[in-house]
Amino acid sequence: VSLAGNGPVTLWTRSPDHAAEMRQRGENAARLPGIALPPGLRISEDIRAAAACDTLLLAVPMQKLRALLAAHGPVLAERSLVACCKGIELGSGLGPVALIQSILPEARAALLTGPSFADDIARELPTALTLACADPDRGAALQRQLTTGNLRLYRTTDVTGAELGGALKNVMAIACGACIGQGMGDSARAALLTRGFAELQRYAAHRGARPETLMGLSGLGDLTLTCTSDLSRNYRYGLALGRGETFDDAMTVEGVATARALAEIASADGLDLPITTAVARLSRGSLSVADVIAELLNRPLKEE
Ligand SMILES: NC(=O)C1=CN([C@@H]2O[C@H](COP(=O)(O)OP(=O)(O)OC[C@H]3O[C@@H](n4cnc5c(N)ncnc54)[C@H](OP(=O)(O)O)[C@@H]3O)[C@@H](O)[C@H]2O)C=CC1
Ligand SMILES: O=C(CO)COP(=O)(O)O
Repeated sequence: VSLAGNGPVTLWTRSPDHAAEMRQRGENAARLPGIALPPGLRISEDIRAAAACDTLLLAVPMQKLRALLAAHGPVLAERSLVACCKGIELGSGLGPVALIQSILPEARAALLTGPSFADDIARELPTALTLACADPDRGAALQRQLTTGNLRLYRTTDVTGAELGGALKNVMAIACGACIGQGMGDSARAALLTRGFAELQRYAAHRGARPETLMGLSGLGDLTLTCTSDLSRNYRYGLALGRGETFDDAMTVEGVATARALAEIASADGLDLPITTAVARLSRGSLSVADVIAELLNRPLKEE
């Protein structure tokens, strides 16, 4: 919706019925209700129409990215693919760019991430994002191509840092939601957010990310948004856990699979990721929120 102001954009959906409905209503009622789809946005159920474009933005949940790439590999190979997913794949432990590179090595992969609710961008509210691309020239070209009047992109070549910032902030948002849902208060949330950020930075450094990337939009920026906004699905999922309520399991909550993927990596590599591991156990129901809080408070005292 935002990019259609820069020139023609093709929106692809796998569902012919959904495409027909969006064309007829001029709205994506299922995914983005209340937003008029602009005339510059062409809607197609044929992925070849999208693949004819210079740049493709892949906006599917992280755990669905492999299936998308596998189903459409020949069409997507050798294209410029910008992943919009935030997460770590279960099983492989890969982030979105690393996954694209492992399946389609000929594709030119990049990542668009940072604090942004889809609804805010579509309503043309001011938003700043990180465009991560290992190739600096290609990153600069994508930055120019994907910046709009309300959407300001910063660029980095630190793809690992940008991937991890976007992935781990969802895990911390679940923890913060659970803390508020359990009635622990804003001071406890501030402590969790800060110690969660320390955990995120430690893990990212272990994976070779640059510290300044995590201090930027994809790390601190997205962590702040997601841990404090009721509009976040990850935060709301945490709230439901804390309140002992059920949550719509059709809703995309990226932090659950990411916490489980990272807990597996932490266990295999002997890493200490206490909040992430607690979120993984919480999501499986093998630990209560009260138990998590007691465990975190009773860890050995240490330097900050
Ligand atoms: N929503 C937001 O505000 C933001 C989301 N993100 C990230 O974007 C990613 C996607 O999230 P979001 O759009 O909200 O998720 P949603 O659950 O709202 O939508 C997922 C979309 O992916 C499509 N999809 C799923 N599997 C496939 C597949 N195998 N092939 C083709 N299409 C598929 C779905 O199609 P169908 O309708 O046919 O099921 C649907 O259109 C996540 O990683 C999220 O963290 C990042 C920033 C903001
Ligand atoms: O990534 C997002 C905001 O930057 C969207 O967060 P949720 O997936 O928690 O809704």
